[in-house]
Order: sequence, then structure tokens, then C-alpha cells
Amino acid sequence: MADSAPHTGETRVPTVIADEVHVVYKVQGGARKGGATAALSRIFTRGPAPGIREVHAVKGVSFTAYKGEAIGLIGSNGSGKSTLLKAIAGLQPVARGAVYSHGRPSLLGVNAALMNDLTGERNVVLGGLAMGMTREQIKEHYQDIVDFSGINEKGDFISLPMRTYSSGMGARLRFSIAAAKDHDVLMIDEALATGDAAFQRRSQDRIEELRERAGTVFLVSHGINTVRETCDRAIWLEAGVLRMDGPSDEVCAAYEAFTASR
Ligand SMILES: Nc1ncnc2c1ncn2[C@@H]1O[C@H](COP(=O)(O)OP(=O)(O)OP(=O)(O)O)[C@@H](O)[C@H]1O
Repeated sequence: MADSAPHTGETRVPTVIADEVHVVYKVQGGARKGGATAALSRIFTRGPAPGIREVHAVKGVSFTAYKGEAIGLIGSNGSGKSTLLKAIAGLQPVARGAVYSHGRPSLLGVNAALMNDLTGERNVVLGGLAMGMTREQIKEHYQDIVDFSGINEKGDFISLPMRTYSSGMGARLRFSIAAAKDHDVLMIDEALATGDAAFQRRSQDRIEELRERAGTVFLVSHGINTVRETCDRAIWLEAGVLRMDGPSDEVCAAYEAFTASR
């Protein structure tokens, strides 16, 4: 596939290499009948045990990401975007192929592991520690994180448990915590879609900074315009297969033409 990283004259530093990555989920409880013929056929075809269904979510995806790139992952629902990010982050084993990465990729998802029963305040500390920040560093960044998230704009929400937050507020806090640290590879799953216009603008600026200071940013989004505005490169997945990889304008246009034709 086309390699779209800008040629700046400097040596390009690869941060993530995906080499023919396949991810297969095994799902318990699939409604498969367990007759004798089916069992025999499974022995010969080496199929999964009864009741276990396989979902081949990512099928042989290869690409190289470079330092300084912001890469948008686009594709229809269920095309494998989140799964690919999890595989890059090492949170989902690959069935075949391999992922090589520089440093430890951090996945910032809407489901990132913050604790709903703890206050926003405590979660800022926990999230910071989980990312490897020291208590001193967290203290230093605390106010910035809270201000950036905008959580306290409508009252003192940061001292309330996170379960009292709207999903947008939770996503904003997660983004703010993750963005407080420089990452070699930062992966963001949809968090931007949930913020309001002002937050989205701040996030785009912050992604720009992270790219300059750190390494590579991956962004999964259904908002094709967010990808256009935030990313210089886009990777389009469809049914687990990489359909196109190139400058985000071109890939987004091709994807839009594809969705319009369906
Ligand atoms: N934990 C899981 N167990 C089994 N199958 C899963 C699991 N997570 C995802 N899948 C399946 O893997 C495929 C890819 O899902 P994935 O969430 O990666 O797609 P996506 O492109 O991120 O989707 P969306 O745009 O809807 O968020 C889908 O068929 C989905 O049903």
C-alpha cells in the first residue's frame, strides 16, 4: 500500500509496524448444533469446539507508522478499527502476524479503565499513575488536566464520583488525563466525537502538540471531518481488510464515495 508519510528530508523514524496482523475473537455461546457429523467435520477441518464461534475481526493488515504522523482509522461499523488499536496496544493477542512498536503504545479509549465509583479527582491520580507519572508530576499537571477537561465549568464535578458524569464528560476527562503526558504512540478511540465544539478545538490543538513533542497519534473516528482536520494520513478498514492507506483527504473522499454508493 502507498506510504504517505511526508518526506521532510530528515530520516523517518518508524514507531509502529503492523505485519500481516490477524485478530480472531473466540466467542462462547454461539448457537451451533453439536451432531456427530458436525463433530467429525470439525475434527477434519480443525474447527472450533461446539458453542465457540470465531470472529475474524482483522485480516492481514500491514502498515508502517512514523514519528510525527497523525493517522485516522476509518471504516464502517464493525470493520475492525477498535480491534486493530487494541492489537497495537498489546491488549488483544494477534492470531497471526506481528506488531512491532517503539515504546509502549497507550490506548486512550472511551472505555479506558477509570473507576466509576471514584471521584474525578482520584481518577486523575490513578490514571496518571497508570501511565507511569510520578505523584509529583501528577500534582504539577492536576489543574491543567481539570481545566482542559472542562469538567468543572458547570460546578464542582471533579469531586463527585465519575458515575455522575455524562458519557461526554467521562470521555473528556480520559482524554485530558492521557494528553497530560507525552506518548511515543498515543491511540485515541472516538473520545473526540463526544466533546462539544470548544473541547474538540482544544483536543485538536493538543493532538497537534503531542505529535510535535512525542511520536505518533492514531485516531479512530466516525466523524470523517474530524479525521480530515486532525490527521494527515488515514487508513480505511472494511470487514477487517485494509482498503486504502494514504493522505487523509484522498482516503476520506474514497470512503465517502463508497458509503454514498451503498
Ligand atoms: N470482544 C469481542 N468478542 C467477539 N467479537 C468482537 C469483540 N469485539 C469486537 N468484535 C467483533 O469484531 C468485529 C470488529 O469490531 P470492532 O469493534 O473492532 O470494529 P469497529 O470498526 O471499531 O466498529 P465500530 O465502528 O462500530 O466501533 C465486529 O464484527 C465485532 O462484532
